[in-house]
Amino acid sequence: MAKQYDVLFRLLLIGDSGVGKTCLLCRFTDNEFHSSHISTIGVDFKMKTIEVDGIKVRIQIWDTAGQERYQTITKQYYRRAQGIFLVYDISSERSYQHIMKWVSDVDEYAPEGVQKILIGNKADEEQKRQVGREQGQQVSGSELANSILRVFRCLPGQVLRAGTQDSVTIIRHPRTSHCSVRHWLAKEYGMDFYETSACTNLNIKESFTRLTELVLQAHRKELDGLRTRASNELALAELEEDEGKPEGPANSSKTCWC
Ligand SMILES: Nc1nc2c(ncn2[C@@H]2O[C@H](COP(=O)(O)OP(=O)(O)OP(=O)(O)O)[C@@H](O)[C@H]2O)c(=O)[nH]1
Repeated sequence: MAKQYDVLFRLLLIGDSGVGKTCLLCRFTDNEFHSSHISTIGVDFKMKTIEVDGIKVRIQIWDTAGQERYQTITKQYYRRAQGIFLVYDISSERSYQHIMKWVSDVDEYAPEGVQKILIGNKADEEQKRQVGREQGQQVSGSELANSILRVFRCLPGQVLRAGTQDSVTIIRHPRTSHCSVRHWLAKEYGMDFYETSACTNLNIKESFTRLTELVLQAHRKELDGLRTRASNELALAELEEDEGKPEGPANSSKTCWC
């Protein structure tokens, strides 16, 4: 039987508890919004197929619990992701500041080359806004440095290492306005940024499509390989859909070509 999609990707939603990860997912997959907050326990997932550049992409989206107590479990799902949404709530300065911690976890547990998008959710809550739109834009680039410095209470001249790979080394120079840090981080962590609302359906399709595009671009080579084979009348789809069969990290050996 012909496959209903060409490729399969795994995307992951991470961020503090209550920022709206589950609602973003429900809005995207089922066009639903739930006003109650029922905390996710561990991880959950939903599937949806979208078409990008003529390619039918089946995306498996993992919704992780934001609560600290599930972090050991949720971090095990990072390594199988090709794309990650880092979500904060625009009405919660705290959730925004914690983005740095989430970035650090991605750096530590996700595969190299994983695509990331920063999401400022609950954009409909204008009256409760604590995080300016520009802050979101900046955190996705150069301002991330300042967030790191705030979160880790870095002192001028101090060297800070974050992440096990020692890949984040911040040296704050009192007189250079930590320029080198800014540039380094902008390059390292430059992310696309969207303000969204699961409540009003703002930028939901756009952000999910964008992350899918980024993953496709990152795997262009493999994709071209699949296309060539398709033109030879071989099946383009290679993957077995594992819908309804959420796999743990221990038995996650199949499904994705990338
Ligand atoms: N106003 C508004 N409320 C939202 C929005 N998205 C989510 N919420 C509300 O925020 C609360 C938490 O949403 P969830 O999606 O359960 O949050 P979560 O990030 O999945 O939380 P955990 O599972 O605990 O990690 C719920 O009461 C939602 O109705 C939004 O875009 N606007």
